[in-house]
Amino acid sequence: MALWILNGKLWDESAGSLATKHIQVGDGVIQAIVDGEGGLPETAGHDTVDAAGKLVSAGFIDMHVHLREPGFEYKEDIASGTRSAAKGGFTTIACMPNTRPVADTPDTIRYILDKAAAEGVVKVLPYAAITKNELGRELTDFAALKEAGAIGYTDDGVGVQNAQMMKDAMKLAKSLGMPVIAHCEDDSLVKGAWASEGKFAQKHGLKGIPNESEAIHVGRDILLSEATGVHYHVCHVSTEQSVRLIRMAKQIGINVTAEVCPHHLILSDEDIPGFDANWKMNPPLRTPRDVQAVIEGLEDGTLDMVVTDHAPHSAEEKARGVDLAPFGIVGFETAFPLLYTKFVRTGKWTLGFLLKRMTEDPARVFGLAQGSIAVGKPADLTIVDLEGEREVKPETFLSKGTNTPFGGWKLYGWPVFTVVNGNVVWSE
Ligand SMILES: NC(=O)N[C@@H](CC(=O)O)C(=O)O
Ligand SMILES: [Zn+2]
Ligand SMILES: [Zn+2]
Repeated sequence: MALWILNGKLWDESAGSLATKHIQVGDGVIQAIVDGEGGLPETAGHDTVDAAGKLVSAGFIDMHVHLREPGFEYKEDIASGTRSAAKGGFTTIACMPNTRPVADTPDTIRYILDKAAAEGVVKVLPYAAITKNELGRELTDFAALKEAGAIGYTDDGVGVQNAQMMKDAMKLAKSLGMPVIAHCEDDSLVKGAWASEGKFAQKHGLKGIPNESEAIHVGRDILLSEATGVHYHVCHVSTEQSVRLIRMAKQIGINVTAEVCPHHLILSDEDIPGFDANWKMNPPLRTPRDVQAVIEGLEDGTLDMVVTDHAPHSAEEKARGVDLAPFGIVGFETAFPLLYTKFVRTGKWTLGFLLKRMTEDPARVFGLAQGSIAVGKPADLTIVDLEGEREVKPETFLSKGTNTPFGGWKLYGWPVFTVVNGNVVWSE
């Protein structure tokens, strides 16, 4: 039996507008795409869903998320995290290895993949750690981790402090045809601060996190990527300086790609209302000038994709006060509505541009088969209501985490129906 998604609006890049189509999915793939002008197709004997008036997109792809399993199931687990992703319209997510234990052995990678197959509802691609326990002292077994199913190496949560360690990692990754994904942060430039060096820190007499703590690693790693030829991918870019370095590196053909988070595109340090840990994340919210630079970076392709860096923490942890609370905010269930409302409804971006940065571009960069709507492609689809305005209510999230600065925001562009491999995994 197939599933027909009828009357949906698909983005037509050549026309630069939406066009009504009917889509048939079955056996895990897209089987037919029929023009909406010619009336309804024959659907007898098949399931149907009416997507009239709604957007149908390839399922969103999020290459930077924290599912917290194994070890931190009180923050999130694979069952809750993948449901939260599905509700946000994401059908493929790549999870970070800063779990307990850290995903630094083939056993842990296999554990994550097995759990995702048994309890997850979207596609889960695990990253493995660069160094054992993410301590920066000893490389993990890259070949064995690849064999177990890891899709790249990263010590996300911390920067790799030692340049020789990073270079060795890149050489090894290159020899295996695998990417290195970097959380860029030089510890010698960050000491006990949680806000960036900007007006908020000044106003409150706080020590700030300087932009260079990120950009120094970006610059260093670009040079190491040039030296080793590895595919180097920069996590959660937040500063003007990093954008500038990545733009230069791309211009001379260095194999670098990068991602940016919705919160760094929408919020600056000047929006922080006070000492509230829901505004504490790493990298921190930067200055309005940095926000402008990452927007321009995404627009000109210096930054390849949007990721959420979905980072759930418990309410108890976030209530400890800003100094003691962990860094991170949840992202799945607000990402698309935020970007759609802020950039597409305002006319700054086309809908096609935003969709590309959340589907085709991550698929291109990481060599994934999904990410576009075409016959024969995996049937990973998202239906989105572009018209109804709703308020962000963290207490209704499917994530265990409610740690978001966006509670109470009124947004458009809510995903209402999500399909993975032709199976409905979330529906309102
Ligand atoms: N982004 C965050 O603020 N936190 C992440 C770690 C990370 O992405 O660096 C987390 O694991 O909580
Ligand atoms: Zn990080
Ligand atoms: Zn992260």
